[in-house]
Amino acid sequence: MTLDVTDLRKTYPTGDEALNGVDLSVGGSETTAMIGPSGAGKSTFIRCVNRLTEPTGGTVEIDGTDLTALDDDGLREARRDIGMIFQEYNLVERLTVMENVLTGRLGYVSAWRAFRRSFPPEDIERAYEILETVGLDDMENKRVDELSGGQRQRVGIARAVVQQPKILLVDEPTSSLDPETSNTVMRLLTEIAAEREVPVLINIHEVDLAVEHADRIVGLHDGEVVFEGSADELGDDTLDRVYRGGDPPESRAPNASEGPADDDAADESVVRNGVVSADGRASERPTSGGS
Ligand SMILES: Nc1ncnc2c1ncn2[C@@H]1O[C@H](COP(=O)(O)OP(=O)(O)OP(=O)(O)O)[C@@H](O)[C@H]1O
Repeated sequence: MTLDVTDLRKTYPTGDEALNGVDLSVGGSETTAMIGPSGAGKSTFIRCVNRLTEPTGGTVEIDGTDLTALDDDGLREARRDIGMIFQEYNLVERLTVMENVLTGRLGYVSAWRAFRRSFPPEDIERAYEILETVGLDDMENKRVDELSGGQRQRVGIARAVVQQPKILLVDEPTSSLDPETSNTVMRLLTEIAAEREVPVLINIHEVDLAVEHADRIVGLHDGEVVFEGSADELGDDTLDRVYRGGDPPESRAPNASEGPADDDAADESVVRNGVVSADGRASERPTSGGS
């Protein structure tokens, strides 16, 4: 499938212009990481794609259907094709792993089945399969409030995958996780993309994780795409542009790199070795294949 976003705009009622005309296409079995400083508009973008937040302009097409033009019923149907994985997992704490995963099928069962949480056997079989894929087999009867952060995120991934979506949208999947678990979760997402031929779009703070795992990187700054390319093309100049704003490197004055082009953005962030993490955590840029 293909997601084509054209000239996407969002101005919140407060007047905050979060997206200023974003164009982006994702498709195939590609993993795309969206990076950018805090407030760049990454979460707004992902939420506008499935209209959890209503865009104020532009179009969001999935295989040619414009989601922004759909009524409530049409949108409900279209959302079955969009798997969403959240930063805070959004799980039901008192329910088991299996019950949480099966909520991914709610859009497919009748209202009375949904009410009784009664799912057809093929859904349950699929849920077991996916729990194995994410490494949570034998944990189906555990309550999710007994799980670690990494295990919870894997439940969130399983819930999105059991939905059999055509695209996965992932909002900051690693922000509450330690580095090793973050790597595991990112690897799992890229494997799911490749094996199930589902494009995955991930918002991520940590540049090094994006570089290591994503096929393509999109840099957002102040609601605009300022970089799009492979990890290899993401040099220090480009990272400056994404995290500090300012002109593209080729049009800069020779001494322009000495100071931040955007004081507000620079104040928010810690800069070390040209790499800034949006939440103020500096990170070393990995060397080839580094972790
Ligand atoms: N509900 C809201 N009401 C008003 N303004 C908002 C709302 N949500 C976000 N914004 C503003 O929109 C801009 C983009 O925010 P958004 O959360 O999309 O950025 P982000 O790149 O995801 O940031 P972070 O990495 O910190 O999550 C910011 O200026 C923010 O203050």
